[in-house]
Amino acid sequence: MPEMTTQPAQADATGNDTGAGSAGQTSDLHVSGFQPLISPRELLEELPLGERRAALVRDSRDAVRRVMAGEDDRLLVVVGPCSVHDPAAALDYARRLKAFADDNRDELVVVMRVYFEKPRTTLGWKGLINDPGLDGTYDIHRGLRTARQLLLDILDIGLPVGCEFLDPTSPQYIADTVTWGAIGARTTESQVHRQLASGLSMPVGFKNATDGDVQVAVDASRAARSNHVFFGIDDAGRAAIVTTTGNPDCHVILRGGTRGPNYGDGDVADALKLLEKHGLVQRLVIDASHANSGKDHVRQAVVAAEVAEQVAGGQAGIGGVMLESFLVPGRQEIGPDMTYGQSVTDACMGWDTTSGVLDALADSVRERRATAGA
Ligand SMILES: O=C[C@H](O)[C@H](O)COP(=O)(O)O
Ligand SMILES: C=C(OP(=O)(O)O)C(=O)O
Repeated sequence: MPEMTTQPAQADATGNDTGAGSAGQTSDLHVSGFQPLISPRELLEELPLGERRAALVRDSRDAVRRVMAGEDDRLLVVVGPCSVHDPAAALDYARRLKAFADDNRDELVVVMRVYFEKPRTTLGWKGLINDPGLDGTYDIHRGLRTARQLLLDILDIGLPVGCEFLDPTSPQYIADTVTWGAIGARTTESQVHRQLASGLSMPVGFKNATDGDVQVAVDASRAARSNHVFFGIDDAGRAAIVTTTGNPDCHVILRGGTRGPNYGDGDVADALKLLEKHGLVQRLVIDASHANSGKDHVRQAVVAAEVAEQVAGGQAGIGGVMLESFLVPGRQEIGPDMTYGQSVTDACMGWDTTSGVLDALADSVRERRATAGA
C-alpha cells in the first residue's frame, strides 16, 4: 500500500483543474492532504481473528447480552485503562485481570476496557490508532495494526475486550474482536453514532450526556435498535450506502455530568423509571469514573463501594460497572521518561485498589443473590 500524500483536487467553476490555491476553489480549503488507507479486508487478512478467538467473542457477547437483558444475575465489569498507549503494559494488565476474572467467573462477567479512540473536550492525544507514536506523527496504519494485534493478544489470554467507537469508519478494522462497545458522552446524541451502533454486532452502552442528561442515552438506545441507511465504507474500503437491521442489545451508562454524579440510589431509580417509560429493559451500567468520581481515581473506589452496596441491597437494575484502572495509580503527561503502566489520559485506580474493588463487587453479587433468595 503506497503511503503517498495527494493534494486535494483543485478545480475552477467550469470543472477545469486549476492547481492548488486558485481563486474560485470552494472545497478542501482547509485540507492539506489525503493518504490512501489500508482496507478493512486487507487488515483482517493480515491479522485474522481465527475460530478460537471468534468463539470467545461470540460466547462473551452472549454473556454480556444475557446480563444486560436480566437473564443472568452476574455483574458485567468493564475494567481497564482509560486509554491504551503501551501494548506491553496493557498485556501485563490483561494477564493479571484474567486470573481475577477466572476466580470470580460465577459472579462477574469481566471485559477488559481496551480503548484506542479518545474523544477530547478540546484538544489532546486522540489515542493509539490516531497517533501510536504519541508524538504527533499520526501513523494511522501503524496504529490500526498495533491496536488489532493487541486485541488479538488479549483474546489469546482469554479475556474479552470492550472499546469505545468514536470514528464511524474505524470499527470495520477491529469490531470483529470486540465483545462490548461504548458510545461516549460527547457522541451519544450524534445520529452518526446511533446509526453506527445500529449495525454493530455486540451489545453497546450509551453514556449519558456530559451535562448529565440521561434522556439522550435512552433516546440513543431506542434509535440504535432501529434499522438505518447511511454513508459508510464496505470491507474493501469503498464508499458505501450501509443498511443496518438495528441492534437490540443497547443500554444506558450513568457517568455523571456537570450537574454532579448520578450513581446514587435515587439517580439509579430515576434512570430505571425512564427506561421503563420507554419500554426498555430496566438494567443499566454505572461508570464509577468520569463525572461520577470527578475524575479523581481515589474517589472511584468510593463510588464503586457505594454501587456495590446498592447491588448487595438487591438492586437488580444495576447490570454492570465500569472502572478505569491500570497497573500504577494516577495519570501522567506524555513525554520522555514515562512511568510504565500509568495512564496518559484520565487518572486510573492502580491494580491493588482495583483487585479490592473487584472483590467487593463479586461479594455484592453473592449478597444480591442471597437477598433475592431470602
Ligand atoms: O475518558 C477520557 C476523557 O475523560 C475524555 O476523553 C475527555 O478527556 P479530556 O477532557 O481530557 O479531553
Ligand atoms: C471518554 C470516556 O467517557 P465519557 O464519554 O463518559 O467522557 C471514556 O469512557 O473513556
